[in-house]
Amino acid sequence: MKFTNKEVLIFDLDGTLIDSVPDLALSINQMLKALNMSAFSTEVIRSWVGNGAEVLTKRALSGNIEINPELDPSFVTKALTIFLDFYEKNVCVDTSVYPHVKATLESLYSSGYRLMIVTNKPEQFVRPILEKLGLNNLFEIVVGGDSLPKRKPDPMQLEYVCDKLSVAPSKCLMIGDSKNDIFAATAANMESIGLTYGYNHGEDINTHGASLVLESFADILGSLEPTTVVAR
Ligand SMILES: O=C(O)COP(=O)(O)O
Ligand SMILES: [Mg+2]
Repeated sequence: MKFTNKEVLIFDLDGTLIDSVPDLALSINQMLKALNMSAFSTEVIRSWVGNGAEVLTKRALSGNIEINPELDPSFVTKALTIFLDFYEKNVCVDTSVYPHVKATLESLYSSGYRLMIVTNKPEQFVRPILEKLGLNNLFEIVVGGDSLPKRKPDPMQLEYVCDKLSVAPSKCLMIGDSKNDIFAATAANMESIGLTYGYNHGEDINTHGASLVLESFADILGSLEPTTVVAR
């Protein structure tokens, strides 16, 4: 299938553009050590990423994707502060850009698409990571998981981008690796692409109602008919 009349491409960050799990896992395990708790493997922590820093912290303290309802809120706050302090130091140590991402984004940008990021990662980390990886200048708006009262799977971040740009959801396309991206897009009346190589809590991205599912980031180029955009 080909998408027509798209002008704005909204990308998820973690698991879509970058593999940030090595640094997230390092920082989570440093936090657990500081709290005298046991570490988890990178693979286990990978399945916990996608709902923002606070949920990730709670999952680590619970030792499970299902959060323990009896976690003490002040302990969570303390742990979250420790995690964010470590992550700030580790933010781009072993984080890498997935294959084909840079060249594909540059090609989409040159074709005239407007590129945005809507992530559940706290906003403070996003621009520094993009800068370090040489992607920062490509993105017009970055919305983080703590930028607004609600985050994906809620559509609020996507609606914010549409409002800010005065563009209808039908002209936008959400591209992500997780059901949170697909559910947010659907709730915002936006079409979506699901990518198979990301995290998605170990679940199959085919089962969440994405308009299209792709295996490689490079395949995005062939899925777009550049009908209304003007090359830069
Ligand atoms: O940090 C997270 O929880 C995941 O962020 P994402 O929305 O970019 O996948
Ligand atoms: Mg993601």
